[in-house]
Formats: sequence, C-alpha cells, structure tokens
Amino acid sequence: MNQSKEERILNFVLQHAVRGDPQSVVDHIDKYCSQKEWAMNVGAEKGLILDKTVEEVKPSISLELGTYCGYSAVRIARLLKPNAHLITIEFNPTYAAIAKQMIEFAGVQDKVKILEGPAEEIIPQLKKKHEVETLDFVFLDHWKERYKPDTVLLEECGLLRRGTVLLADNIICPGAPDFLSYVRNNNRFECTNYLSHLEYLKVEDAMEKAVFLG
Ligand SMILES: Cc1ncnc2c1ncn2[C@@H]1O[C@H](/C=C/CNC(=O)c2cc(-c3ccc(F)cc3)cc(O)c2O)[C@@H](O)[C@H]1O
Ligand SMILES: [Mg+2]
Repeated sequence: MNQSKEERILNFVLQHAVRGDPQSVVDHIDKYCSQKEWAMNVGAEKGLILDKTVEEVKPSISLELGTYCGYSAVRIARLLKPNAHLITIEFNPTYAAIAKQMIEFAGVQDKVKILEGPAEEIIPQLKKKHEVETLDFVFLDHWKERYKPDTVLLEECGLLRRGTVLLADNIICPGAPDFLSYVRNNNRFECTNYLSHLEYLKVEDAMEKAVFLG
C-alpha cells in the first residue's frame, strides 16, 4: 500500500533531521514541503509570527487546535519554558499517529500532550479530565469554519482568562470570515492582524491575534 504525503514528510524527517533537535525537525519539514510536496504546515514565515507570540506570552499552558503532522506543536514546544505544556487536539487518528512520531523524534514529547478527537468534544473535558484551569495561549489552525464555534466554546467552558492570547492561522487564505468578524466586533477581544504569506508560496495570508480581555 503506497505511502501518504504525511508519511513521506515524517519519513523525510526521520531519515534526514537530527533526533532530539526540534529546530532540525521544523527545518526539514519546511525543506520537504517547499521542495517536494506542499503541505498545510504553518511554515517558516508565519512560523516566525507564531514564535514571537509564544516568546511574548511565555505560556505555562497552551492549546493547539489541529495538530496535523505536528509541525507547529514542535515549533511551539521548542520555545516553552521548563514545566510548561502544550495540549494539541487532532481528530484524524492517522495524522495523530504521525504527529506523535514527529513530536517524539524532536524530543519534545514531555511537553506535548496529543488528545485525539474532535475539538468540540475535548474542549469541555479540559478542566476536569485534563486538569486545565485556564489557558495562556491558543493556536487555531484546524478547519476554518470551526475557529468561531470553538472560540465561543472555550469562553463558555471558562478556559479563557483576562490576557489569554488566541493566534489564528489562515485569516486570508483559506480565510475564517466568521471568526474574524466575531473577534473584531466583540469588545472583549483586542485584535491585531499580521500580514504574511501562505506557507511555501507567494500567496498572501495573515494571522490574527485576539487577546481576551475578560
Ligand atoms: C474540529 C476538529 N477537531 C480536531 N481536529 C481537527 C478539527 N478540524 C480539523 N482538524 C484537524 O486539523 C487539521 C486541519 C487543518 C485545516 N487547515 C487547512 O485547511 C489549511 C488549508 C490551507 C490551504 C491554503 C491554500 C490552499 F490552496 C489550500 C489549502 C492552508 C493552511 O495553513 C491550513 O491550515 C487536520 O489535521 C484535521 O484532521
Ligand atoms: Mg494553517
């Protein structure tokens, strides 16, 4: 049975990147996806915006929606302070299995917990089952029409506190119009737009930072 694109990306990393070196894993995924096969990782250019946001927030507990191959989970985890953690939610078991291997190869498995299932089912379990109080940072990169409902759900579940930072990928391409108008027209969010480019291409894209004001 021939390999999937995601398996080819993982194998390229396993064969060429440096085990235990998260930067090497990130660089090799970018190398493969820019030279061989495009894939929907946040990529190096928007990745720098993600890096700067994580470095600014210094989160103790972060949540990622949409793990895919684990590129941004490794990217975030490599910047976390000691004892800080990332929870990443992925409902496709094949992708979750690939991401698990990617995260373990990068050596950041002690900082990352992959939860398998749909975000709308897992988010309500975070407080009781996963001992989360409130979230310091949320990276949204899953199905674009889920950004808004899952943001509302995070708030309803009491997982946002004054200062929680949401960062959303793909505000232009493919776009998340209902999320964008929701946070921009809601006086409980302070929004900032970061213009950039779609991963591995010259196409315009943007990220939106929405700080919850409580
Ligand atoms: C409710 C729920 N719960 C749990 N996991 C969930 C979930 N909803 C989705 N997932 C998971 O997350 C990933 C999905 C990511 C979706 N991302 C994109 O569609 C995306 C697309 C492009 C793109 C741009 C230009 C094009 F021409 C084509 C594609 C770029 C991007 O950066 C993207 O992120 C994927 O791993 C999926 O299983
Ligand atoms: Mg994306």
